[in-house]
Amino acid sequence: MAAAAASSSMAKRKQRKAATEQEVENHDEATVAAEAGPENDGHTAHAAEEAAAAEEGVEREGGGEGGAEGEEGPDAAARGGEEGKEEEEREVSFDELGLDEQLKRALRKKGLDKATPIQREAIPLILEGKDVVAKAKTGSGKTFAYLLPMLHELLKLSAEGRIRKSAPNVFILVPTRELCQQVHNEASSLLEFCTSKLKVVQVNASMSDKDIKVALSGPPNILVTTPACVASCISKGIIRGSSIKESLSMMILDEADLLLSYRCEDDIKALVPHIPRSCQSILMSATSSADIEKLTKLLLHNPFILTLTEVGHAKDDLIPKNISCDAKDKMLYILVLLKLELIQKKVLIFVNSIDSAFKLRLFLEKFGIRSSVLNAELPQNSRLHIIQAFNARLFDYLIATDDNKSKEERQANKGNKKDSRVSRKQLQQTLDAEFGVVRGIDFKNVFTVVNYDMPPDPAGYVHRVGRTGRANKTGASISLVSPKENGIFEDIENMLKDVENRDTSCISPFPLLTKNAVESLRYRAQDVARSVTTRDIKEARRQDIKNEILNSEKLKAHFDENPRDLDLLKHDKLLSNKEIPAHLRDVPEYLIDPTTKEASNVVKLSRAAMDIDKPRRRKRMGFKGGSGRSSDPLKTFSAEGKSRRRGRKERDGEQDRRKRKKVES
Ligand SMILES: Nc1ncnc2c1ncn2[C@@H]1O[C@H](COP(=O)(O)OP(=O)(O)OP(=O)(O)O)[C@@H](O)[C@H]1O
Repeated sequence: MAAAAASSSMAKRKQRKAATEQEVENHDEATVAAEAGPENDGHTAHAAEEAAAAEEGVEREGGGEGGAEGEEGPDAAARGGEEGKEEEEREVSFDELGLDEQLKRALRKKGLDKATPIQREAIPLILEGKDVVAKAKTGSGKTFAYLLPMLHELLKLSAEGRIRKSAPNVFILVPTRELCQQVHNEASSLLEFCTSKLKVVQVNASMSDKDIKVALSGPPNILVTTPACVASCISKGIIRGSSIKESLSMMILDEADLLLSYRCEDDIKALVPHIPRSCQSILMSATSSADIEKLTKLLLHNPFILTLTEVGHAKDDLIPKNISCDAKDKMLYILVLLKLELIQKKVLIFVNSIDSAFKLRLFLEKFGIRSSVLNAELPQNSRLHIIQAFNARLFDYLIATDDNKSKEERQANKGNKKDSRVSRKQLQQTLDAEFGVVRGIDFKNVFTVVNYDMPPDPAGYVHRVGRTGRANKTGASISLVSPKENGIFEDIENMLKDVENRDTSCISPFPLLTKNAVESLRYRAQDVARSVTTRDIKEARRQDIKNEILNSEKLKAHFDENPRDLDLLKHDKLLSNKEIPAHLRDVPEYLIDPTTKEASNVVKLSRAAMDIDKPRRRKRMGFKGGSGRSSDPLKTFSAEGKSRRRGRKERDGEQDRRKRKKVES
């Protein structure tokens, strides 16, 4: 059925859109119509459907011709529960989704055969040609949820010789350059067995116009870029608006919840008049926000809204933890966590400024703990390489300064951007807007995310914590909260309470840290912290950029040719050449209290049990392993039933009904 739906979706969509053109006056009305489901004829059924869906952890809204509206009334919900019981373990394979053989081969090569819930739900809808808004948790596999059906459709058009060639057929818009690269890599890897048939390129604002023109010559079938870059290509005539109108069949906005906060609204608006009405639009997002609504209204027609929420409570290891401490003691606390091995490696530590990152790196280094700093100041090649090296487990601790500006701050900046006399520095800041060091980046095998500084808003928290517990992996997050950060901490708690529908706190105190352990290292930590001067920080920061700039070009050329040589350049090199005194490098046994020793042993044992240090190939790729189903963001959604999932039969019936409705109308 999905295969059948797939067979002609892009063409069908064009006919369907043309047919509904008269009914649908404009985007806004279309969206309102889709969301006004309960007022339509299928009110009762729709309500029952929604109740069942809420139980299941999936919400479906709208979708035009029939959308998700069931026709069987409240019975559907009850039956869904019972039938579903038999099918709890039912998983949908990529075979069942009717995808192109060459794509399935690429998936098999990656060790993937089962779709994640968001993929299971979104792929058939996209193959049917619907506009889709898909909201699902970080790390749930959203990228393949849109790449697979999009590539399937293009391969089909290509086989039929129906590809239009005046401009790219698909735009994938993402907020940052890092994401351009990542999505481009993912798409290329899926095209491994059909490289000659489709071409995917990524362009971003760091490239010269000449390079962009070269990349776009052809033109490619799929363009991965940022809204700013595509708007600039149009205004410079590198891509002609009329060609877009002729060729564009699909537009995808990934990490849509971040796009507007990356000052992309005007750029997206500049693109809108060139998008043909027949273009299918997909919006992917990890969080819900007013921005998503705005984009939906701006770009989508009568969209199908798919919301996958996590079902049930997270396993213990995924319950976020916090440590309350004075701001001045944060270095001490992180030292205790790392040095006494109370948290599982690899660790991603978030701080709110580049100086704090280098201060922390220098501080930890004096205790023999090597780390690397990832920040927006570094050249892009270095940033990409740091992420690759960290993913490949070449070092265990990464200190990241994410883009921690709140939306308000960004918008204030945007005001500056409009000033007629823009200084070089402001221009640089404007360019920096495309640097999103970590948001949406698929870090592999990060076990612990530490919020050394709290993020500016709850959405920032969701994106940070979403860097762990990805792709069948378990994970933990720990926030160090100073009294000054209690406000944002409460906001985050309230957000989590809302998500989990709970009255009580969703973040529990980190259990493995004893007062004794903290006090045992207090004096050493204070001494060392005092010895890290502002001058040292400045020098370390300067040195690091210098090294990375030198490395950057070498990196690009070398790693393009030798992608396996990741450890050639070390990003966690010591910043100082002074030897580490023994009393700081090794914590004397007598200082560690028995409880802490035990806790540390538990962490080590669980590490050994998980076989982390000897990764098998499949594990290293991050596709298998991890703990149980409930801790896995790729599996913890039940799109088809909390008690048990509804039978496939019923869903097939539902799709048939939708198709029938379409035919009837
Ligand atoms: N069907 C699958 N089975 C197992 N792993 C998968 C599957 N699909 C994708 N993955 C892996 O899951 C990881 C997370 O996927 P992806 O980056 O698409 O998540 P996401 O939902 O976009 O997260 P974010 O919102 O943080 O960007 C990736 O490493 C990806 O390779």
